[in-house]
Amino acid sequence: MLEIPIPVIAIDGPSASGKGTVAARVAAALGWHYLDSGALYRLTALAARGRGIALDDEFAVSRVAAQLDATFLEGMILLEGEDATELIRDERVGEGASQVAVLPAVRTALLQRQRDFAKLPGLVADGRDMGSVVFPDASLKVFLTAGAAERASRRYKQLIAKGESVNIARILEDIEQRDARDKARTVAPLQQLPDARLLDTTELSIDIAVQTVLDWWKSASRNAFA
Ligand SMILES: Nc1ncnc2c1ncn2[C@@H]1O[C@H](COP(=O)(O)OP(=O)(O)O)[C@@H](O)[C@H]1O
Ligand SMILES: Nc1ccn([C@H]2C[C@H](O)[C@@H](COP(=O)(O)OP(=O)(O)O)O2)c(=O)n1
Repeated sequence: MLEIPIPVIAIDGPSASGKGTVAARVAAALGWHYLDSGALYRLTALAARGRGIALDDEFAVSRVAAQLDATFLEGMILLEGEDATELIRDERVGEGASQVAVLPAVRTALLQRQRDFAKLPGLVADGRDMGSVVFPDASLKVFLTAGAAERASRRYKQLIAKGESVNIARILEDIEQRDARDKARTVAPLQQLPDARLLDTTELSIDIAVQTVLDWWKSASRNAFA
């Protein structure tokens, strides 16, 4: 039987660069599915902590990842049937996600689950290794970034809007620490691939960033089917 290829747009980049915002909007504009791969690492960290498992216990955390009872519903994320949408955005959960993400067995346990999101008419996926490991044949790969100070300021505004009391210097420190860990790990490190297009949003609005990805997709698909 002839298999219809499923188009994938892979958007990778560092913390608070705007990947999730841009990826979700691009998916909505195209009418495609959306994968927030970081949410799976966040849910794994949250579930492991909830069971009192140390985040560097590779065997135990990978079992949690393999058995993760997570549901993605129209912008809502459930963990074991409970709404975890807001909880997983906590900065401590992000830090925990970055810790479990260095464990190769955890990454392997989550691999197929991420690939299962690829369904017609297409998928926009954001994370750190979408273009390198999870969807190496993606039709379009984007490395979306912004300067660390701008990213800290975006995260600061996001957390303040949620009513959290936060310190911008601390956020910048956390972002730099997370960047360093995500780039230095041996398995699936954060990197700009040679075949990924660079989108530096430091001085771009969200609308322009979204439009740029849509324009790149238009020309990539035109070339692919020409
Ligand atoms: N180009 C941009 N200009 C200004 N703010 C942005 C831009 N892109 C994203 N943001 C804001 O930055 C914050 C972090 O974006 P988010 O999508 O959560 O980043 P990531 O998924 O990379 O961690 C959000 O509040 C978002 O609205
Ligand atoms: N594909 C992915 C997605 C996230 N991770 C890890 C690394 C990140 O620090 C954490 C959290 O990712 P997430 O994208 O939710 O975090 P940010 O919103 O970018 O701060 O998970 C990963 O290793 N691989």
